[in-house]
Amino acid sequence: MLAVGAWWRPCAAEMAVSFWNNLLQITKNRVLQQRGVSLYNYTHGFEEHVIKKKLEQFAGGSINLSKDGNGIGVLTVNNPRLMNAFTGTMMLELQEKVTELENWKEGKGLIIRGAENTFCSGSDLNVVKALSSMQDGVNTCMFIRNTLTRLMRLPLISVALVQGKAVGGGAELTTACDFRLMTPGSEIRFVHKEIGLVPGWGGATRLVQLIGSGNALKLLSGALKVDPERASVLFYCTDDTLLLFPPKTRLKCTEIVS
Ligand SMILES: CC[C@H](C(=O)O)C(=O)SCCNC(=O)CCNC(=O)[C@H](O)C(C)(C)COP(=O)(O)OP(=O)(O)OC[C@H]1O[C@@H](n2cnc3c(N)ncnc32)[C@H](O)[C@@H]1OP(=O)(O)O
Repeated sequence: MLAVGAWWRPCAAEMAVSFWNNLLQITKNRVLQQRGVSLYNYTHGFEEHVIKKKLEQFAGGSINLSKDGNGIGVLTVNNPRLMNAFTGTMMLELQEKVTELENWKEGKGLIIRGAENTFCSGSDLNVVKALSSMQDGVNTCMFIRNTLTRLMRLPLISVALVQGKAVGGGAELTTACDFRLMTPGSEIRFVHKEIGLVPGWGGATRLVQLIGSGNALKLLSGALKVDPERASVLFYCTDDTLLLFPPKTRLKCTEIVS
């Protein structure tokens, strides 16, 4: 009887984890389907292979993924020379890492952070300039939006750990996570109107879903700086958010920040 019990318990634990993972995936998919979020494909005029070839030409930085034995992944946007701006190859690497996470059966949580105490300053402006034709711009945006939609759909609890600045596409990246956690002195800023762009990474739509159209309009049209205090007023992020995280994710965030 004891032997049967000992055999049964890990099996039940695995079943419970698998049950919760499936439930989370199903719930996320339903919510996303209700919101009408789908991936761009050739029917939208999107030619992924064409834009991938172009993005390959803009090298630099990296996207690093570490996965620990507790099922917590840490995705680091790494290009500190440019305040962690995304080069073309980083956009391609992000897609690869998302594919890896989609296949990570043991995954439970994901922390997204920037290297060297700043979060991310969006697209590398040199890439934006070089790919500024209508077709290239639209294709680049479709490419990164697809990747971020897949990131949102992962059956993992995701947290954007914002240290330093999350600007432009970096601000948009925070909206693709389930939660945002901001350290003192950090800021999120949708600077797009300052440079005459609309948010190209799908961040405006996600922001409306997160904080409502009135608040989203204020942040976007004013390019307002969102510090941790304003973030907590907007329910964009709160101090007690941390309490919602599984203890192992909480521990990992604390380790990174300290
Ligand atoms: C499709 C567009 C996409 C989208 O969201 O849809 C975008 O993301 S467009 C890009 C939007 N981002 C920006 O416009 C941010 C521009 N950068 C800044 O405003 C500042 O650099 C800031 C606030 C991030 C940091 O300011 P700080 O004073 O702390 O640092 P520096 O300005 O001295 O920056 C250091 C170094 O990094 C270069 N840098 C920063 N961000 C970018 C970027 N996005 N692309 C290219 N280069 C960037 C900056 O020019 C400095 O280089 P240096 O050679 O030392 O002068």
